[in-house]
Amino acid sequence: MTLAYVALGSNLASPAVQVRRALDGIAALPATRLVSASSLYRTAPVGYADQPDFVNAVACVDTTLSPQALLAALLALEAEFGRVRSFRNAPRVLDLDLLLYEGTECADDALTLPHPRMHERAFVMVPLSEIAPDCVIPGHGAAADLASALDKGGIERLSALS
Ligand SMILES: Nc1ncnc2c1ncn2[C@@H]1O[C@H](COP(=O)(O)OP(=O)(O)OP(=O)(O)O)[C@@H](O)[C@H]1O
Ligand SMILES: Nc1nc2c(c(=O)[nH]1)N=C(CO)CN2
Repeated sequence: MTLAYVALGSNLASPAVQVRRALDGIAALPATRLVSASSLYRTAPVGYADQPDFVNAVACVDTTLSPQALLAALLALEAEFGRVRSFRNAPRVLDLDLLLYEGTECADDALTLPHPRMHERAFVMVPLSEIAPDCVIPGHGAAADLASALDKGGIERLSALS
């Protein structure tokens, strides 16, 4: 079994509901156990500002799926939720990014690990450091150290999941 971390984001169609349902979907993936999930956070949009606030969270899973199979399962879950791809950073019902897959670094267009932009995104690093403060992002450092150095304006913790 391998630990992996998944970022969840939504800013359409009741985002908090979408993120909670997506966590149920991740828990139901084959050969995969949901180990923990962060609180939900309301976050101001980054990159393309003229869109609704997001709800973001991070989940930790234990899986025997390969990194490629896990990403394929996550992309299938996005499609089930009605994700339509339009332009980069566009509003979305559900975005699932594979952040880290323990022991794996790769740089294909189809799958780059660690996720190349995760360390600079407070909407990822704040929930990740809540559930895994000591987790190291290869080439960048520990989640808690990275999160503490980022601007956390526009990020509000909504609720713990349990
Ligand atoms: N670690 C990864 N996690 C998720 N997708 C990845 C990863 N590495 C590469 N990709 C590829 O990126 C493609 C586009 O992903 P997506 O549409 O979610 O990007 P985005 O959410 O708009 O932007 P960003 O990647 O900056 O979050 C996916 O089809 C996938 O094949
Ligand atoms: N707050 C916030 N901003 C974003 C997000 C996101 O999940 N949350 N996702 C993006 C593309 O992946 C671009 N901008």
